Amino acid sequence: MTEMSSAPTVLVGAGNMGGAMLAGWLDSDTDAGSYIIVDPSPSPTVQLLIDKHGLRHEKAAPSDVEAAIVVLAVKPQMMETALPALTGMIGDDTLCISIAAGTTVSTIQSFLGDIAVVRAMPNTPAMVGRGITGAWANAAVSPAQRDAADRMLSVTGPVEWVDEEPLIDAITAVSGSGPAYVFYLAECMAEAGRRAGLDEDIAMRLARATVSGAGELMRRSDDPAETLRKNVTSPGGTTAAALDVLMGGDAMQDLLTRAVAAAKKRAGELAG
Ligand SMILES: NC(=O)C1=CN([C@@H]2O[C@H](COP(=O)(O)OP(=O)(O)OC[C@H]3O[C@@H](n4cnc5c(N)ncnc54)[C@H](O)[C@@H]3O)[C@@H](O)[C@H]2O)C=CC1
Ligand SMILES: O=C(O)[C@@H]1CCC=N1
Repeated sequence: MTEMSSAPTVLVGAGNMGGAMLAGWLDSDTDAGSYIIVDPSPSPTVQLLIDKHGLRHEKAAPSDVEAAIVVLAVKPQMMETALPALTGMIGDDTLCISIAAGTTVSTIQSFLGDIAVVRAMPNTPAMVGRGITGAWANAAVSPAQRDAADRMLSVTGPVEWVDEEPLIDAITAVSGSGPAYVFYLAECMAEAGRRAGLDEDIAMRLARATVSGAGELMRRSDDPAETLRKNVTSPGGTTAAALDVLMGGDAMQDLLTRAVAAAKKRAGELAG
């Protein structure tokens, strides 16, 4: 019979997001021995972390540990394969933190029992320590477990807690998927610049620097986004002319409202 290890944190799924979170934990916590990585094919970045820190890595869930915390970072479509294999690691005091879009507590509990679950939704700026995470805890989560989850999720940026599970789908649609909207904005700005006569490379450098610079200005400023926008907009000037197009008939607001609604609807569909 194998001896039980002391309660570790087990990361199930070490791809883009799992890897970003793992990097943050290792930066903020010197006890690398408390992490176990479960992934048949971790990302190259995670493999480097495994090698550098001497982390325990398993291709499938180990049977010799009862986890203090299991972080689920596999794709929602993989949940029904991944969850049944985890039951051996789950004890009465195990906390499950799931970052999967859509997957509900009810689905997780259907495989793992009446377990304490935090559903969290980070985003890819977590890779550079600039993420934001939405989180919701079910009634089984103790205050100490919620604090532990908050500490773990905070390593990649602030955490916004909500008190209803369905709001995680709205958070997914705004900030989880949101970086893609911003990157697409940069792509569209660059293409518009090209159509306005600029060399393609210059247009992309201008768009990229404008999006990241505006983001950094907003991050450092206490002013609301609206004030920062008005600061750019001279009466009767060029920005006003452009904003007439974007804001006229609520054009851009309507587009984003529909995009966010589509993402939220898809999160509901991923719930199964
Ligand atoms: N990519 C994003 O922007 C965000 C993703 N999420 C959520 O994070 C989760 C992971 O997404 P990504 O990191 O982008 O995906 P990914 O594809 O980069 O990583 C998933 C990892 O899971 C591993 N895996 C597959 N089956 C497994 C199993 N049975 N047991 C253990 N590991 C297994 C894969 O080998 C892979 O390394 C998804 O549920 C997604 O909804 C949440 C917030 C943002
Ligand atoms: O596209 C997705 O489903 C995941 C969840 C949020 C960002 N990416």
